[in-house]
Amino acid sequence: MVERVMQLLTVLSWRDILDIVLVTFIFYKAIILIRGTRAEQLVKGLAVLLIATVLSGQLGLATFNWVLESVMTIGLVAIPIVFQPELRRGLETLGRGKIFTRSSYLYGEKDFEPMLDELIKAIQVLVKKKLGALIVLERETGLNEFIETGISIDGQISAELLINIFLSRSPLHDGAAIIRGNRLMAAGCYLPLTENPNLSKELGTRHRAALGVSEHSDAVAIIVSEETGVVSLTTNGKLTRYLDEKTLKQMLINLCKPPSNTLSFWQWRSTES
Ligand SMILES: Nc1ncnc2c1ncn2[C@@H]1O[C@H](COP(=O)(O)OP(=O)(O)OP(=O)(O)O)[C@@H](O)[C@H]1O
Repeated sequence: MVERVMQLLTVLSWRDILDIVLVTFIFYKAIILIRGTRAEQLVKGLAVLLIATVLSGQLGLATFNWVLESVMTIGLVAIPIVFQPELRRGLETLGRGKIFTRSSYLYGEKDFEPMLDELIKAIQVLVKKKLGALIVLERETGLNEFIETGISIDGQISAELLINIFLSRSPLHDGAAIIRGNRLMAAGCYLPLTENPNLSKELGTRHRAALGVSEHSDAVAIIVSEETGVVSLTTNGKLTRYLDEKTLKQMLINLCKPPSNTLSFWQWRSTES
């Protein structure tokens, strides 16, 4: 066995090795991207179909093989339609060069800390009062299509502003509040609901909307459950629940904090013009 491996290594050129490394890297990144999302089920289903097709071909089961091949063809045509959000997210990740890095430059370093402090303060109060809330932080994918579904605010973030929005007598408490940089752009926004079948039945539409927006974009969404006061976060189509203040803060720093001396995208745009 070892001998055969050594033999194989001697006939491999650097091109073959590069080829193998690249394919492994792409598969690894694809697995990371789809893990925990509804695309994971699809890939497992496709793998089963593929194995069954190959086996039926080798065993000479002509009709069964023909049926499987037809199903595979129809399935491959249907995938881009059904999985349009995931494909869009994947291509956007590629376009932003985020295959290698995951930081976001939307927030200027100077704006980020005060915004985060106010946000965390608001969440503490929302949890204590068991006020349901859904707060979305825009990163590099523009969220205008969702901002436009709500009521425009465009105000500086403060804990008081956020808390007031989610008070149950507020007309804006239904739907999501969307933050861009250090500004609250809109509240009462309607977000797409995820169709992830793996989501626990105890989670309702607030959590589904948070997952939905994180599947359609690179945004980060924070949920405060009205029923339990549990704080959760979604990013890249994945939900993390039961967050305490410290963990939530650290996750937001990891996901949104810009490197030192970075101008926010909006500041950068104004220096350009
Ligand atoms: N598509 C949507 N976009 C934004 N917000 C939504 C959307 N659908 C529902 N919501 C919000 O979720 C609220 C309903 O939450 P629901 O109780 O169904 O969800 P949940 O995930 O169980 O949350 P909770 O734990 O707070 O009860 C609505 O009042 C509304 O504010």
